[in-house]
Amino acid sequence: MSQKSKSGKPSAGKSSTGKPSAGNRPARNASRKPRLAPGVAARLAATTALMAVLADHRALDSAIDATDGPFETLDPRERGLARAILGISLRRRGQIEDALGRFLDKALPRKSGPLPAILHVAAAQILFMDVPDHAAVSIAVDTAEADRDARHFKGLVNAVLRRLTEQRDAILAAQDEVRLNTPDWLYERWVMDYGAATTTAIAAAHLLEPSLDLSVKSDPAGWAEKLGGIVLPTGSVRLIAHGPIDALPGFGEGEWWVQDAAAALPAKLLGKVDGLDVADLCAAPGGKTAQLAVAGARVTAVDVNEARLLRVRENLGRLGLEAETVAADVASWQPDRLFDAILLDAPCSATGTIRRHPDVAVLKRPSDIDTLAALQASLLARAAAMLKPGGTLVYCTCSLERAEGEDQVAQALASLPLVLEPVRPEEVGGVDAICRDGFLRTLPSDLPHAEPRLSGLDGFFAVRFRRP
Ligand SMILES: C[S@@+](CC[C@H](N)C(=O)[O-])C[C@H]1O[C@@H](n2cnc3c(N)ncnc32)[C@H](O)[C@@H]1O
Repeated sequence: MSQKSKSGKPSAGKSSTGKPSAGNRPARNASRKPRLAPGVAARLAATTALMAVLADHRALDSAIDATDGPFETLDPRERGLARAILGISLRRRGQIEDALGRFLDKALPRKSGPLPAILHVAAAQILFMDVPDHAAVSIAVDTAEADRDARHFKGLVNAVLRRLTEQRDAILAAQDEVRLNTPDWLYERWVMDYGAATTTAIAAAHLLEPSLDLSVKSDPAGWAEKLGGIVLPTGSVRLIAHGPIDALPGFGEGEWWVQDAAAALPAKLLGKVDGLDVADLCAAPGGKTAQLAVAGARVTAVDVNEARLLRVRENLGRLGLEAETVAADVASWQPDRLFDAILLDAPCSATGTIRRHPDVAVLKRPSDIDTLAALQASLLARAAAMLKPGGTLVYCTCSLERAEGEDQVAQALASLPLVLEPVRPEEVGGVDAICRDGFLRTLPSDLPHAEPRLSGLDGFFAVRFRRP
């Protein structure tokens, strides 16, 4: 993918999902400012949230949603701008650090408060957003001034950012965007698993703002027309994301829910579920529960996280759908019966969702994959034990890692009373490319479209087993 000098306008991100935890650390003294110049509040919020992700290793959604955090007081426009800045800051983190590093002879002092985040947020705007350079620079200087540690470095902020504006085009032309923005350990894993060309395509897809995908209760063509979107071969409706989701037609009436087109596929692999007793294990926030309920299943949705389970109930309520919800750890849950069918959407590294959650690339470590793979194997064994003879079990993860996908299958077939029921392309909209070796394996580079904002899929793995 070629690099332009500026990569498009900021756009408001999707509404986030996670619930806040305490401890969002605002850039100091920020709250004491009686009135902020236009645009400063959004940058301050972006700076604070970026620190929470990069320095404190918090998930971006939780940093944004913190009720005591700086996003709380932003008006919708500022909120959209702050989210857009954060999205670019994380999506293009490698390029931004490389660019800033060209003007910093040594590491920034430890006692400089939010200085690294202030520089990063400003560089994101200068390099990739349609923000006037002078505004990005002067707001960064003001933000530094407002912090008692960072204020000693406002001269440096000014000098570095001015040089960045002067040398922007040359720097961008010299950078390998795909390589720089992908952590080494992920890049190397993907080259091993998918080859160099596919890895480049995956990493390039991560640089694009994802589309807004909807699962509709019925009439995808009608909803695509009403919402100005397209119908994908897999049945989801796809739009270019803009504005608040709850303002779109059909949201209030519960006609659709937000769900990546790849995430909508595993539930379909259970086939006809009308009237069946189906367990949706690891169900929150309930996208797949809703699919199963719409298809007529009697669904038991199980999740260990009570707060997230509440969101399943809220989502089902809005959609006018029903399911039994159970707060339990699947590892120890003892249902009073065996199920006709089971969907296990196991907790995973979520490396397949980096397009939508660029913080995943920052927060995950190789050791997470090993820990999660062990957990997935134990949950899969529990799920197999809850299945009726003749019943169907679909296991899925939103991960690109084989350890959380293909490798689990080999282990399950060797140790559990399960046989493989290969997935056929006609079950997933006839898209051969996403049906690999009898598994569902989607990649962020799949489903290309002439309009890049309508391209791509989350990286998902799904396999179907039957209990003989
Ligand atoms: C990938 S998300 C599920 C997404 C959901 N299936 C959907 O389609 O909306 C994984 C979920 O697993 C839950 N979880 C993690 N470990 C669990 C466990 N041991 N037992 C039950 N739920 C668990 C998490 O709380 C989280 O909600």
